[in-house]
Amino acid sequence: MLIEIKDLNFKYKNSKVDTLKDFSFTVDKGEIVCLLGESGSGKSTVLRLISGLEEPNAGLIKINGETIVDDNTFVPPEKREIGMVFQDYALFPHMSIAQNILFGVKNKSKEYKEAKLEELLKLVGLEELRNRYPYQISGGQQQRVALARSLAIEPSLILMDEPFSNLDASLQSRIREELKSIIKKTGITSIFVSHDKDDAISIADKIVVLKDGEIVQQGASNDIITNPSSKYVAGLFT
Ligand SMILES: Nc1ncnc2c1ncn2[C@@H]1O[C@H](COP(=O)(O)OP(=O)(O)OP(=O)(O)O)[C@@H](O)[C@H]1O
Repeated sequence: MLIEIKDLNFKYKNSKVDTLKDFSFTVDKGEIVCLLGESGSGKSTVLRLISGLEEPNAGLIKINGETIVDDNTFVPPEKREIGMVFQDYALFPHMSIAQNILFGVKNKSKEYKEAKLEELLKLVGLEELRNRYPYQISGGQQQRVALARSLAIEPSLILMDEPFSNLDASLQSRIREELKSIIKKTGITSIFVSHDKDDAISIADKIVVLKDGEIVQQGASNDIITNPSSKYVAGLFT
């Protein structure tokens, strides 16, 4: 098991209600998990807790057997070796594609950077576009740059917040396939957040369904889709 999350409880300081309640799930190595739920259900908050941008009020997070959060532990975000892909990709507009990809590995040797850049450009199929700037490439290509940048630090886990929400609807199914195939090639474990069941169905191995900060159902994608036992999920999947 690569990630273990157990009984996480969290409340934003200025909030009256608990944002996450007794939240538990596990992710196996190489698995792609989708946190699926409506707006405000707490999906992004889970990513913020895993990446270390927020600290839970209670609960445990382990990555690769190492406790990164519990009552006595808080490993700071930069020590967690987690890659992030944000909703808007957050590429630096004044940097080329190559510079964007290498942003997180500035302190590595020249040889490492050269080899890493070639490997990642090849992986995401953007070798020809390395000298362009973000405004000179498409949304789908920008997403691949953001993914390559998150992989440059050789993380054990990548987190993606609504990776498809900025893309043209007509492109979405192709881009989903592309992203899934790139992630599966690397064998990296990933958790992505979506409010769109089609994203979840087409990419995830496992789906965790959230409602009001609680897990209402979780399991293998196929089981969740065909299992009408939860009223909420039944609604979500109609
Ligand atoms: N900084 C904050 N302070 C107080 N409350 C917050 C803060 N950020 C989020 N919340 C609240 O916490 C709840 C969960 O928010 P979160 O962003 O995790 O949901 P989400 O499922 O990711 O939603 P969306 O799909 O709209 O991004 C919401 O009710 C939201 O209003």
